[in-house]
Amino acid sequence: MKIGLIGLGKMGYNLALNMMEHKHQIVAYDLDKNAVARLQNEGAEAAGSISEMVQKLDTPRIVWLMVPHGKPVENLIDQLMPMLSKGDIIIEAGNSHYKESIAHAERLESQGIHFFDVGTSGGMEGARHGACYMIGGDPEVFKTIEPVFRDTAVNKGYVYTGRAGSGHFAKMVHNGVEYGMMASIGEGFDILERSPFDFDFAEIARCWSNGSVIRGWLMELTESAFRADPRLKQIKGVMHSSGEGKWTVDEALDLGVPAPVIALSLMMRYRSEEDDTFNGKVVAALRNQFGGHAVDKA
Ligand SMILES: NC(=O)C1=CN([C@@H]2O[C@H](COP(=O)(O)OP(=O)(O)OC[C@H]3O[C@@H](n4cnc5c(N)ncnc54)[C@H](O)[C@@H]3O)[C@@H](O)[C@H]2O)C=CC1
Ligand SMILES: O=C(CO)[C@H](O)[C@H](O)COP(=O)(O)O
Repeated sequence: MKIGLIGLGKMGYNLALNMMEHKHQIVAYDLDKNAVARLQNEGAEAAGSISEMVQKLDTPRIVWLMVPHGKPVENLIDQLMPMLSKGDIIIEAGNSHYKESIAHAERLESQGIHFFDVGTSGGMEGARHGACYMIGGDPEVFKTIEPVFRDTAVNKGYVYTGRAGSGHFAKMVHNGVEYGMMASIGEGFDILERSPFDFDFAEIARCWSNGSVIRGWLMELTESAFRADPRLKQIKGVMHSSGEGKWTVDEALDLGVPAPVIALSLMMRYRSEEDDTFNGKVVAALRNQFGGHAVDKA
């Protein structure tokens, strides 16, 4: 298949290599000209603008977006709409909010353009060597684009999830689970770190990756991180977030679903971004007020 790929960053670049390795043709566009040139060197056709990219595609044209969610996706769809025709396809494979994807699908469908919201998992390595996809959109049209997912996914790592929005909903929940699992791994190693024993964390993670109940890719990545920096002395424990964890918690609240693990892991990310907290000052001041308990001076 011939695919117009917009967004050649950490994910888009690796997906492009994966797609080309499976004989799909890529017409590449990015705001960053160096990113386009880099992929051109790997065999992609370069486009200097979105309209040039669209002109280079076959009908029905397939455009794959791999850019940050929110305004970049919205602006690109605004730009693409007048350039595309009935029967053309836009695949949004980044982490858009599912409600925005439903709105994009409805707007594009009014012009006969098909929209697929695709949650992509597996990070950069998955993008390069075998990703995992959750795909929402028209079931009949999906069959026409299924080969690119089959070819670039790992084993059976793709699923058609249903109508527009369902792919990004599934990916949102996936990321919520990811928050909880990583928080738990972090807490476990924190307890080991403060224990009276001198554990080799890389070795513990290696052991837990082999046959244990908690084995898995995150544990393998844990080992890899400890091999590179045995006590993680080179990085701070600041855990940024991109939004999907908050969306999962918002959704759980709206649906009345108790999801304390994911919610607390999100709160811990926010807490990690603060050196000191006003909350902590208030509690310390109150303890001091009622019980004369000592406070640490600022
Ligand atoms: N990094 C990861 O592990 C994963 C990221 N994602 C999602 O995939 C999407 C892309 O993520 P990354 O590749 O990590 O981001 P990135 O920041 O590495 O790459 C984004 C690329 O999009 C380009 N870009 C931005 N706006 C553009 C526009 N209007 N026109 C053309 N190019 C534009 C940038 O120049 C950049 O090269 C995001 O939605 C992200 O949440 C999904 C799964 C995993
Ligand atoms: O989708 C992903 C992995 O599955 C992205 O890496 C995402 O950025 C992770 O979320 P956060 O940045 O909030 O940790």
